[in-house]
Amino acid sequence: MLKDPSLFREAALVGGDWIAAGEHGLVVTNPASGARLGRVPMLGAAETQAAIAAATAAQAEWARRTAKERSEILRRWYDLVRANADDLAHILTLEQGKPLVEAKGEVLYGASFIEWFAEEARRVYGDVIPAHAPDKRIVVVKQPIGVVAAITPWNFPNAMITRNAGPALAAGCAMVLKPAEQTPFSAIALAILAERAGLPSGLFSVITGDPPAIGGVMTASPAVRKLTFTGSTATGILLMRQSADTVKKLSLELGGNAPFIVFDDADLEAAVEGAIISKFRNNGQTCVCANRIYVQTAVYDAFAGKLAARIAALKVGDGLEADTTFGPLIDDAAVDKVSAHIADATAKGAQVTLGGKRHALGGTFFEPTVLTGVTQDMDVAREETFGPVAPLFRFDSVDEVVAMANDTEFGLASYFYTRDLARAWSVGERLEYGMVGINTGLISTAEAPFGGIKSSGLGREGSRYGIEEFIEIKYLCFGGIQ
Ligand SMILES: NC(=O)C1=CN([C@@H]2O[C@H](COP(=O)(O)OP(=O)(O)OC[C@H]3O[C@@H](n4cnc5c(N)ncnc54)[C@H](OP(=O)(O)O)[C@@H]3O)[C@@H](O)[C@H]2O)C=CC1
Ligand SMILES: O=C(O)CCCC(=O)O
Repeated sequence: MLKDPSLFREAALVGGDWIAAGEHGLVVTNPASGARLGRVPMLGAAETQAAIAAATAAQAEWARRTAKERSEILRRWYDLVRANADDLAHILTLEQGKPLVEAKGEVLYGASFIEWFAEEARRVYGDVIPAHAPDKRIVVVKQPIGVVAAITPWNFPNAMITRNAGPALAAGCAMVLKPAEQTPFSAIALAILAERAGLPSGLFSVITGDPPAIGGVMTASPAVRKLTFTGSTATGILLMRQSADTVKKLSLELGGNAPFIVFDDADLEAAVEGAIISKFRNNGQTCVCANRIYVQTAVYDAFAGKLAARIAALKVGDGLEADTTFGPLIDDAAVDKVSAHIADATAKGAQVTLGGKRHALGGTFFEPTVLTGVTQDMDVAREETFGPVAPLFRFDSVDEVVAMANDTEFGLASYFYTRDLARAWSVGERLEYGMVGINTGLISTAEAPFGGIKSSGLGREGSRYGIEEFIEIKYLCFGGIQ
């Protein structure tokens, strides 16, 4: 039950107008029960064009406001998100499945990006550069890039929106958002609160419906100057290709294949806790989740035993039930991928030491799984599992494990545990990843730059760098100065 039922709305926001779902809308279901939650409208190219036109008009006025005015409205949005965090978490758990406590954590994490960028809005400083001639002066100003299109995934239905809308709106941009079809109600609730906070009409649209039609207009439109996307590498590449003709600025937050390395001098208890957080957050459905766990031979058996024992004590269930740690997977395709990775690994010699199959609860519930004896020739070594499978690889030397960790097309997050300071520095430098967690399994925070290299994407989100993604640099050259 929501304290404020009006936060659950079966409608999309297009250029300041709410469009109701109607009986032909897209049906959204609860992954824990399969129960129908509601409908959202099936929109396409025409509505996307309308939203972009409204955004273009609203953005010009928004950009003229002072940074302090924009900051104050964002601050109100932040306050409203926090004040309604229980309701937002409830909606999030219903449509995504993650446990309520984790959903509330995401809502507060999401709010922290609005807060951070409300603060950063007032610190978008320019520059004065010593000139190349006595009669010249060089000044650099920073201006909002304009209308931004955003496409976000189902695994973090709140925070992946605020992490982009926060800096975009702070910088003076407008945003047209397409949330994932499985989790539109979290996006819609955020839009309702943004309206209540005083965000100008048309500045922020939420369009639900046909992905290729919406994405096609977003990428083809010359009025959209920036596309930010979080999701699979395949869709990211498609959108990048589609954006080429209009030469858009891009932020792409794509797949990962995170290594998690446990050296034999590590604090083993801490490493087990870090592995649980890193591997099983959101039931393994996070792009920074540990995908490959490399354990040095001397501590391999001890680590494997402790990890399996800790996980076995955690509960699988509906996210709305108290004490649930592992909710359902998002859909049958996710269960199929997890099952296929386990089948491939066991066919090539890995052993299942915990879990390994669908959970007795049925539906898309899956047993948290630990695999031992995993090797580099198995699918889990190359592909993101995006599910609750912890594959344990064995290694002997630093050079060997760094080579194995870097042997992937991806470069998002990586983790390692050691007590040796020199090793911490050198391994941290040698890992080819955008983010490295050293003696921690949780690296995400509004203060730090989140993002990857190689096929994991382009750009950084959060931190003082995050707002730069929504800004153009302009250089003013003054001449004729006596
Ligand atoms: N980096 C990350 O955080 C994420 C990674 N993934 C990875 O991707 C796999 C597949 O998940 P999936 O949800 O299918 O990921 P997708 O990349 O297909 O979906 C992400 C977003 O892109 C949208 N989208 C899909 N196709 C198009 C298109 N042609 N034009 C415009 N938008 C489009 C989706 O819309 P719609 O939902 O309406 O189809 C959704 O909003 C996962 O198993 C996981 O490995 C998934 C989610 C997040
Ligand atoms: O999987 C993702 O893309 C979301 C990452 C969540 C985080 O910020 O840690």
